[in-house]
Amino acid sequence: MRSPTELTTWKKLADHQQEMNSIEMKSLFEADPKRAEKYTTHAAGWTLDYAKNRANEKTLSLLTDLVKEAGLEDTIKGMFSGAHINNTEDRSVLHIALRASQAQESLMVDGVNVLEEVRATLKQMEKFVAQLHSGEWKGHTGKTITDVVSIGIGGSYLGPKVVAEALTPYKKDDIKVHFVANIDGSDITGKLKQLNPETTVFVISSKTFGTLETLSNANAARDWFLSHGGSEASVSKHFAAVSSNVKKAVAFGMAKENIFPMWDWVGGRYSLWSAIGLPVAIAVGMDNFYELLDGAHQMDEHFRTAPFEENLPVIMGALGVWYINFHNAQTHALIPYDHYLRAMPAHIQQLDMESNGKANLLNGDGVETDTGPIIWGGAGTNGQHAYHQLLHQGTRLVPVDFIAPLASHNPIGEHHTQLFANCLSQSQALMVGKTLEQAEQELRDAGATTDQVAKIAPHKVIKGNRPSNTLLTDKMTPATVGALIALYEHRTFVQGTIWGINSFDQWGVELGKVLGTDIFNRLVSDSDNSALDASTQALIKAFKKAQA
Ligand SMILES: O=P(O)(O)OC[C@H]1O[C@](O)(CO)[C@@H](O)[C@@H]1O
Repeated sequence: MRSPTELTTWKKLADHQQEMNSIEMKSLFEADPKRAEKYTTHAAGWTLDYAKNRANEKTLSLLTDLVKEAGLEDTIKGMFSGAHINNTEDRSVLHIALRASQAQESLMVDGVNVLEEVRATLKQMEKFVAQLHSGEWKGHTGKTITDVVSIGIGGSYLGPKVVAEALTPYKKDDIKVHFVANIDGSDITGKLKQLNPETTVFVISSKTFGTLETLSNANAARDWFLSHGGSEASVSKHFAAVSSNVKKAVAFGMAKENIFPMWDWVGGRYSLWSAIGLPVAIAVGMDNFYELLDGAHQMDEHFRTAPFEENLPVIMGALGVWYINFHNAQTHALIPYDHYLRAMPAHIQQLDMESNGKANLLNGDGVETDTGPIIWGGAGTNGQHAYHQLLHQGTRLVPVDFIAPLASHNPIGEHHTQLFANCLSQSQALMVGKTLEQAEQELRDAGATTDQVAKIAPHKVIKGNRPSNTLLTDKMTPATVGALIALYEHRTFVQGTIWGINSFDQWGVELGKVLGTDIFNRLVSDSDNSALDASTQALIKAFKKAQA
């Protein structure tokens, strides 16, 4: 396996970066009146404006060469045909199949038409969702269900939670959906306080049905149910599961027909499109869930078929590599100007950092470049009064994705126009900045003395030339939200392909889990801890002292 630094285009990009160092984005706009038009592309209800990047035609052409040389054409083919591209776990990577089942008849993987399994599961979900909303599903005392609590963590929690929140305007009124993830008892305790055990159904989402946090919370929910009038025999009326471990779910007390399957070809952080998305389907209805899948499928088809020069995930992925590896950008920010999308950066953070936070090439050799950046962000305009200061004047380069709908679900007063104006002004300010001369003039115009001008003006200088993408859509709908998340999934894959890493395993999280069990055992016993490091010993002692 080659290191990305061995690619011919990598070296060309390094040279080209030197040329681009002296060129300001502002001048690229001045030199080419058609720049915005040229650097705008569309797919699946989204428009990407990537004109405000430190890139000219040569940059983009080299980046296209880079993805080609890195073998993206083949890795895309591999993904869509079910090849075992997750090489360390010897698995296919088929979240794309979860959203293809309505548009495509078959996708044969290892001798099985996986789309048939997907369709059967969707039918099972349809039935469950309909029974809950129609009132046909009754709790153990004969009452209809008013609340569903999804218990899971990681990919079995965050994606569905973020999408359910993004689709708030589409939520059904009759059933409230809640999410619990943390092993911190405050999470589930706070939720249970609001609930009536007679009218609550718990959906336990765990691919393995072996995750500590999820099982602890599931057991707490079961204990609460049993101690509030429920019986062992009625557990099946109040608990369902999404898992590939049917045996364990049955042992918990679930009825087989209320266990929704998962497959090893769906990675946790890519699983919201499977039955892991059941809480979303309950919250917004099955029709909207199908639209979500369809939006994602449209983005899949764009990614699979569009020329790289017009391909949103490819352009965004390659530009990301340009900044990470050739401009030393350590982080990448996502700033949605949409209240309902405010938690999206956290989902993309999980998606991208669990996928590309890797230091080994596919063959196990160490990678010689930086890989996945720190993904972060939050809602605009709130962030403008917090971390945007660093974006504009800090010493670090932070490429930003601005994400905004053209129309609001809540068009009151001038709110949406103000919101949109702020979104545009941020990307503009990042690019154009403010020169010393402008700062001085501004101060003089405001009546400052010569001394004041000299003292204050340097602090007002904003260097500018900071890159951003802007993603626009008409409105946040199930389809456009689906397409947006699929766009980021594929962007992550594009970057993983360029670096030559496996974006679909997550071995790094295992050590912490093993040590967590070991330390838990030490906290609840009189074990000899002298072999541990002094810091951990002292911290264990502090905990034990507090419990005594
Ligand atoms: O669905 P499960 O098996 O409970 O796993 C939860 C999460 O834990 C992880 O394995 C990482 O700890 C994620 O990849 C996964 O989404």
